[in-house]
Amino acid sequence: AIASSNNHQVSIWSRNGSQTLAQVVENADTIVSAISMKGVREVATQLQSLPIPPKAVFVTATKGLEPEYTSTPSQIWQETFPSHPVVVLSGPNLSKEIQLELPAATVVASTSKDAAEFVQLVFSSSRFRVYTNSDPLGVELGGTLKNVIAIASGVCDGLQLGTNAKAALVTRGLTEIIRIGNLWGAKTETFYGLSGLGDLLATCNSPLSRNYQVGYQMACGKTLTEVLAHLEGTAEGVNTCQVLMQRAKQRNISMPITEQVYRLLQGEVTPRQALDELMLRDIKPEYSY
Ligand SMILES: NC(=O)c1ccc[n+]([C@@H]2O[C@H](COP(=O)([O-])OP(=O)(O)OC[C@H]3O[C@@H](n4cnc5c(N)ncnc54)[C@H](O)[C@@H]3O)[C@@H](O)[C@H]2O)c1
Ligand SMILES: O=P(O)(O)OC[C@H](O)CO
Repeated sequence: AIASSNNHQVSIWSRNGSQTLAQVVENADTIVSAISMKGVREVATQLQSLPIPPKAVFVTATKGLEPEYTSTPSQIWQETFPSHPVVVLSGPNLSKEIQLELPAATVVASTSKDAAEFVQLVFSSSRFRVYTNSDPLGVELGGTLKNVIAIASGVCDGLQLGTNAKAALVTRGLTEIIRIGNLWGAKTETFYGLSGLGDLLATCNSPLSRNYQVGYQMACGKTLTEVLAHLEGTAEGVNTCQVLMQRAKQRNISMPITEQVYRLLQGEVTPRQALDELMLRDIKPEYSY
């Protein structure tokens, strides 16, 4: 809707729509993917066999990780289309608020400055402020990893643990994100920006977030299966948590909050037990010097 109101001609493809993928991308200068993680590689592969305009820029808004290779969506797009620029679009952008035209800001990140600035112009409006960034991996990981902390925040609110607990959880959650994000190759300062801290704050504090809802409803006594059966859309954090745990274990990275969310989602601990595990960890300095 934002690109349309900026006088761009927009065509939408979905599996259930009447237009084919080939028709939609035929003359596209920008191809935006907002598919959930599980469909990204399949759709990218379908597109690979179609004639794509040589100058088309790919934009990815998916916030997830591929289980097998722990690839990010932009890595899949770049690997599939090596000669095209890829731009990551991510920020505190709860879709229901964007639909209501409430003010919001986001980040478009790419190793190609020209591509990021082009996409910035496509989406900038008086209601949607778009910043460029040159760290696509950091922007993408910020949006993706915060979903695990949003599940934990939902648990925190569901158990009515209070504002102090929530502040501690979100802050230590950011520490975990930065720890693994740095080792992945992302910059620390990116995680303090809109796509990191910004999206963390939005998602950890909003009942509109599906990830937050997973944690909140589990804290109120529902099983993961029961929550997912009635959830509108995808809570990417459920899959991301598994992939993240796998990566953290392989690389010996400490991620205590992620580990407790993982154990909760696996049914190994109750929300109360997960809380006790976190509170009773060995005492330590806030930072390792
Ligand atoms: N909803 C939000 O507020 C929001 C905001 C920013 C980013 N995101 C991210 O965008 C992505 C999508 O979110 P959503 O809320 O639209 O989720 P959703 O579950 O409502 O929609 C996902 C869409 O992907 C399609 N899809 C999945 N697999 C496919 C395949 N193999 N082939 C074709 N289509 C396929 C589904 O049909 C569906 O239309 C997620 O990664 C999410 O984290 C969502
Ligand atoms: O509904 P969620 O939890 O997928 O969150 C949506 C967006 O990531 C918020 O920026």
